[in-house]
Amino acid sequence: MPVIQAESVFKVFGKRPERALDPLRQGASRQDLMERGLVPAVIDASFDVQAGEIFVVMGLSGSGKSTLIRMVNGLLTPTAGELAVGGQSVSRANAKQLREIRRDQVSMVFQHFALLPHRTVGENAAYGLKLRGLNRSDRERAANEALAMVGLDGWGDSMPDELSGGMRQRVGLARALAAGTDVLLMDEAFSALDPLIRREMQDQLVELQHRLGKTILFITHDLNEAMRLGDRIAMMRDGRVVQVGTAEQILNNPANDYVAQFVQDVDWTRVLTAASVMEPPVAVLGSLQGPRAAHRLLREHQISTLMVVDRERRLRGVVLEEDVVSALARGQESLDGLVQPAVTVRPDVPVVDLFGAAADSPAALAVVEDDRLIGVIPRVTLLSALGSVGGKETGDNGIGTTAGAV
Ligand SMILES: Nc1ncnc2c1ncn2[C@@H]1O[C@H](COP(=O)(O)OP(=O)(O)OP(=O)(O)O)[C@@H](O)[C@H]1O
Repeated sequence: MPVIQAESVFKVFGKRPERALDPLRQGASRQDLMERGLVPAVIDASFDVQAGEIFVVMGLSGSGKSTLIRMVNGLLTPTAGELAVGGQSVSRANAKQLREIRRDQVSMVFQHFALLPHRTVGENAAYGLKLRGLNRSDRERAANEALAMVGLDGWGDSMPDELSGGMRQRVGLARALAAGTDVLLMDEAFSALDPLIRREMQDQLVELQHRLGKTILFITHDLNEAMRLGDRIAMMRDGRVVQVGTAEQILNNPANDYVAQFVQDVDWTRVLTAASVMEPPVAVLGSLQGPRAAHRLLREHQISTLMVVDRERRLRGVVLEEDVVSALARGQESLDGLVQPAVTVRPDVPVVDLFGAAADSPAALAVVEDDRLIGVIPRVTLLSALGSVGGKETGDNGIGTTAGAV
């Protein structure tokens, strides 16, 4: 069951907002209704957020993102439609039920941290836990654990103004984590941070999400942030959700010209990772096989390079077609001396960082996770993925070279 469910949700501001529903359902635009003094902030939004997913709502200023998230936590009531969190209706909840939902199910992280300036970092992280009926020592323990999770171990007694912007936002995040809810709502949570810190926080959020399995609804106007964080992204325009999909789906199949235009400036090579361009390693050769088996595989799959693995599917290297052919001509029975080092990459390396590796690799890159070969990136695929980038770049990139000897 989805953790957050929105079904045909509308929010219209103005007098007698229901007036707007029929025209909007028949395709009227926000502009049409504004001429009648109504502001349709969210129009017919439907989506599901699954447990453990980072779901990003992305749109320009005024597209309706904040209104949407405020309906999810019950700060605003939809004009029409159904919103549910954890299977419980938010749109039809009474005040008491809403308080319970906010206490037990959803926590919110705001753009401007919302820290209490005269309370310590620890007290800020523990804020809200009193309402849950936790005693002092349990509150302190929960706050300290949450501070440790966000890398602020030992900062509990400091005051907010002793912290940098990035650290303050970590306190905001710690507060939401200390609350222990399964759902985090994050409204432009990193938008006030400078780019380096912002990138760091994005990485940390992804890491925390993997570790804790929270369900996160994240709002941003920054497409690159959306692409980096979102397992799936909902693109909003003028109140409507115009597309929901993974970063790749949105880049590859934009739903309309608006989305296409929006994504045209995205640097694909930073968004796509080795895992997203790799192919299954169809042709792998056990290191105990000989040149004849190698030749058969090469022909069968019409390829020029073979990956060589041992019994545990640990990559030993690559064998090139030309070397196999000359070994056969010499009557050589084993692969001795034919296996060359293969360039290996981790699945999460952005395609842009594969540049340097591609230059050194004979025909394909091997994608390796925990020592196991999980995919292959043929050089041609890589070169076409890299086509849009002008220069050569490398970095701290998780690229390594295996030993060549079998
Ligand atoms: N309380 C309100 N009364 C009237 N109109 C409102 C109200 N709140 C939002 N709006 C309007 O609804 C539309 C959507 O606003 P919303 O704040 O949800 O967009 P947003 O995508 O979050 O933009 P931003 O990033 O600038 O906050 C805008 O046209 C806004 O002016």
